[in-house]
Amino acid sequence: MEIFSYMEQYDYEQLLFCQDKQSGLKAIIAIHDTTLGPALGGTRMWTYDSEAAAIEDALRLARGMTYKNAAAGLNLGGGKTVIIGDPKKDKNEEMFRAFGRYIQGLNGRYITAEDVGTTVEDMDIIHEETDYVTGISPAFGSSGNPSPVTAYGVYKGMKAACKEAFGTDSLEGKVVAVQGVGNVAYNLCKHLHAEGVKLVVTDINEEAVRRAVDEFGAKAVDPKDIYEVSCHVYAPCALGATINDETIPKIKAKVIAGAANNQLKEAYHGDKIHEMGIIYAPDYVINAGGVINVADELYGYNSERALKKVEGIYSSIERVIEIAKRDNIPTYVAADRLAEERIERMRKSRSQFLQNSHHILSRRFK
Ligand SMILES: NC(=O)c1ccc[n+]([C@@H]2O[C@H](COP(=O)([O-])OP(=O)(O)OC[C@H]3O[C@@H](n4cnc5c(N)ncnc54)[C@H](O)[C@@H]3O)[C@@H](O)[C@H]2O)c1
Ligand SMILES: CC(C)C[C@H](N)C(=O)O
Repeated sequence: MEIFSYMEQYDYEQLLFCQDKQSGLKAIIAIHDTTLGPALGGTRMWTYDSEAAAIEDALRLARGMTYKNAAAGLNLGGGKTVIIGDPKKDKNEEMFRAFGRYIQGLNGRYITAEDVGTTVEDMDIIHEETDYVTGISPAFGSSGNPSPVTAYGVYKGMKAACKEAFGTDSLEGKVVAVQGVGNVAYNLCKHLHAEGVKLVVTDINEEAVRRAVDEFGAKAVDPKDIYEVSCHVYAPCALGATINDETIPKIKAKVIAGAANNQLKEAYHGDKIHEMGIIYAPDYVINAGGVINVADELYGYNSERALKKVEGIYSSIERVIEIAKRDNIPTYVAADRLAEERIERMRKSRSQFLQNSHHILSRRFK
C-alpha cells in the first residue's frame, strides 16, 4: 500500500507508529478526521499476518469511527489503534503504560477505549499515564466494559431492520445466525433468547460456542457454514469483511444486522446485497452503542442518559432505511450521506475565528 496516497484518498490526518522495545509494544494510532472533536476509537490487539495488514486495519477502523461518531450525533472525530500481538500471550503492564504515554503525547487529539483483544483492565493501566482513555473501571466513576451496551444497541437496530423486512419488529420465533459469540454477541444472544429467537451460532473459540449452546439452547455450526444457514437474520459479530464475493451468494437471510466493524469487504458488496433485496443495517450505525456509552464519560458518566441515547439506534436505522428508499440507494450509502452531511455542516458552522490560546494573538493577549 502507498501510505500517503491512501491517506490522501480518504483524507486521513495522522498516522503514528509507537514502539517500546522493553515491553514489546508495537502500536499504530490512526487519526482520520477531527472536524467534530477529538478522535475517539478503541484499541485492537491482534496477531496480524504483516505490518501492512495492521496499518490497513488501523486506517480502515479509524475512518469507520469518524462515520460512526458523526452518525451517532457525537461531537467526536474518528481514530483507532491497533497493537500488533497476541492478546492471550503478549500483554504486560509496561506495554499499556508505554502506550498510555504515547496517547498522552497527543494531548487530547486521540482518546482510546476497548476493542477486540483489549479489556477494562488494560484501559485502567493506560489510565495510569493519561486521562485520554474511556471504558475504564466503574470504580473510577466510568462506564466500564462497553460490550453489553453495544449489544443492546445492536438488538434495537436489528428490531428496526426486521420491521422493514418482515412488517413487525417482534423477533419472537425468528432464526438469527450469529457469527462470533464473543463479548458483544454473547450479550446480544441474551436479549435475543429472552425474546424467543432461535439462535444458530458459530465461533472459532469452542468455549464461546459451548456457553451459547448451554445458556441459550443455540444450535452450533462450523464457522464456514454460518453463511448458508437458513435464517431470517445474519448477525456478523466477529471481524470485518465477511460480506464479500465468496459469501454473498450463500447468504439466505433477509436482514444483515450485527456488531462487527467494516462488514462490507468493498463498497460494491453493499450494492450487491441491496440488489438482492437484503435489508442491511449499516455496521457503524447499529454498533454505535459502545462508543455512545464511553463518550458519555466525557460529560461525567450517567448510565441512564447513555442508554437512552443508545435506544435511539432503533430510529437511526429507521431513518437510514427511509433515506435509502426515498433516494433509491443502498443503506450503506444513506448512512455515509448522513455522517458526511453532519461533518460538513459542522465544519462550516465552526469555521469562524474563535479567541483561544492557540492562535496568532495568543502571545500578545495573555
Ligand atoms: N466491544 C464493543 O463494544 C464493540 C463496539 C463496536 C463494534 N465492535 C465490533 O464487534 C466485533 C466483536 O467485538 P467483541 O468485543 O465482541 O470481540 P470479541 O473478541 O470478544 O468477540 C469476537 C469473537 O469472534 C470470534 N471469531 C473471530 N474470528 C472468527 C471467525 N472467522 N469465525 C467465527 N468466529 C470468529 C472470536 O473467537 C471471538 O469470540 C468486532 O468487530 C468489534 O470491532 C465491538
Ligand atoms: C468502545 C468504542 C470506543 C470502540 C468500539 N470498539 C467500536 O468499534 O465502536
